[in-house]
Amino acid sequence: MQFYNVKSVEETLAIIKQHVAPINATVTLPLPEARGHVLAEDIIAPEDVPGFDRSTVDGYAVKAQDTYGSSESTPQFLEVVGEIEMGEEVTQRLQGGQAMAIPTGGMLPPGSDSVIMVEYCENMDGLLNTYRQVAPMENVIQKGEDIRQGDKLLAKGTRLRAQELGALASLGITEVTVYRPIRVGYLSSGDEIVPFQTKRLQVGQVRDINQLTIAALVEEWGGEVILGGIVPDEYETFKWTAQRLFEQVDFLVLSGGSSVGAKDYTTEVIQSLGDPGVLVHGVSIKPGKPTIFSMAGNKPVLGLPGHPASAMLIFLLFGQTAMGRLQGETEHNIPRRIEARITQNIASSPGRSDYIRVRLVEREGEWWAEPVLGKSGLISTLVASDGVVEIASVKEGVRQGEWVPVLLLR
Ligand SMILES: Nc1nc2c(c(=O)[nH]1)N[C@H]1C(S)=C(S)[C@@H](COP(=O)(O)OP(=O)(O)OC[C@H]3O[C@@H](n4cnc5c(N)ncnc54)[C@H](O)[C@@H]3O)O[C@H]1N2
Ligand code: MOO
Repeated sequence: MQFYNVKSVEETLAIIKQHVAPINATVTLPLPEARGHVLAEDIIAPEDVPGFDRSTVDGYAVKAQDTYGSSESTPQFLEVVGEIEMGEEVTQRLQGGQAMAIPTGGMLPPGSDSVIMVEYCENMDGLLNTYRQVAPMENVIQKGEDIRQGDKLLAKGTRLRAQELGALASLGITEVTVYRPIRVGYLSSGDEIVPFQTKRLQVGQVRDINQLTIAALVEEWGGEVILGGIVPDEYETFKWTAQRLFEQVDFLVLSGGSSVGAKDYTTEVIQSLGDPGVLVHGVSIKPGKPTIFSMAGNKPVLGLPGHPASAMLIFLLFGQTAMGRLQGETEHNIPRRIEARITQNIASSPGRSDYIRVRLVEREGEWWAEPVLGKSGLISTLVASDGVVEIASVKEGVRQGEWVPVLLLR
């Protein structure tokens, strides 16, 4: 078999986005368990946050206009008529010429519109000398300034990070409806591959690395992994195992046997899972050329190249995109990348996207990307890397000192 019709990275991403749709099944989770999941509903704020005008400093609640003209040499004088306690409603209305002591976070009394910091005034036996003027709303967070009742706080399709959970907590929302976690099946293939727990290897055997790297990425992105074990290069067993696993999952990932060797059955196995079948076999990317992407019914199937660094990079690029689509996440193209300068010339073929593993080093306040050279079969190259530099398919390489985008591998 040959790689017919090798696709570009962009074409492959477009095919994945076009064919993979959200699973649509939802679950309602208690807020503390919702991190990393994707909202299946819009969140409309049921109330204002904060629910009352709040001081941001320790000081005195005043009417701003009573402080106008205040300075060190010509203070204004206000009557201190009380002290506000934290967490308590204040009903006493502030009249002109009055001030009330207020702690940071305390509720402003009705009638006041600003707070003067303790540093800029002096309480002399109930007479407050103000040495600076304040503007209306100075040192105040207004009711609803953070989140306004009725506003759409979060849209369906948002992945919940720590800050979203915090915002939901501020509204008293205790549970949310999210897409149910997607199930990703993973299966390694190859006669030489043995469980990573194998203590002593026979000559020629290789411990299963990809199972660990891919499963870790799936879990990091909020998916559940279902492991199918390791299958030998034997068509019937491979097919039967893949089919059994396929039935239980939303997304099937296979590693190894994606190339063109005599025993590389992966394409046939994937094709046997259903129509429309293989949509991409071969991507113009280095490493990772023998990548396969297929749809069997509404389920995506990704065939990863066996070489561990290729498998991981390809899963980062294409697996994450497929997972995000299944999870119903709204696409927002904010890649985790920084700009750095490359430490050496790197040649690349136009028409192919190259991913160069790099270590980041800081030199005189600038980030430099130092290539970690090595074959794609070497997992240690990724261990030594902080990120990958993408040399887009239109470029013929990069020159030493050139600024390049580095996708960070966290
Ligand atoms: N004639 C050609 N040969 C190859 C080509 C090509 O275009 N023409 N492409 C090469 C590239 S690039 C890659 S990548 C590999 C991919 O091959 P396969 O996907 O068929 O992978 P395998 O042959 O099964 O394995 C490759 C290599 O990786 C090791 N491996 C596999 N699975 C695991 C695992 N789970 N954990 C650790 N290591 C694994 C395996 O032992 C092999 O050493 O094909 C090139 N050949
Ligand atoms: O391009 Mo393959 O994916 O390295 O070794």
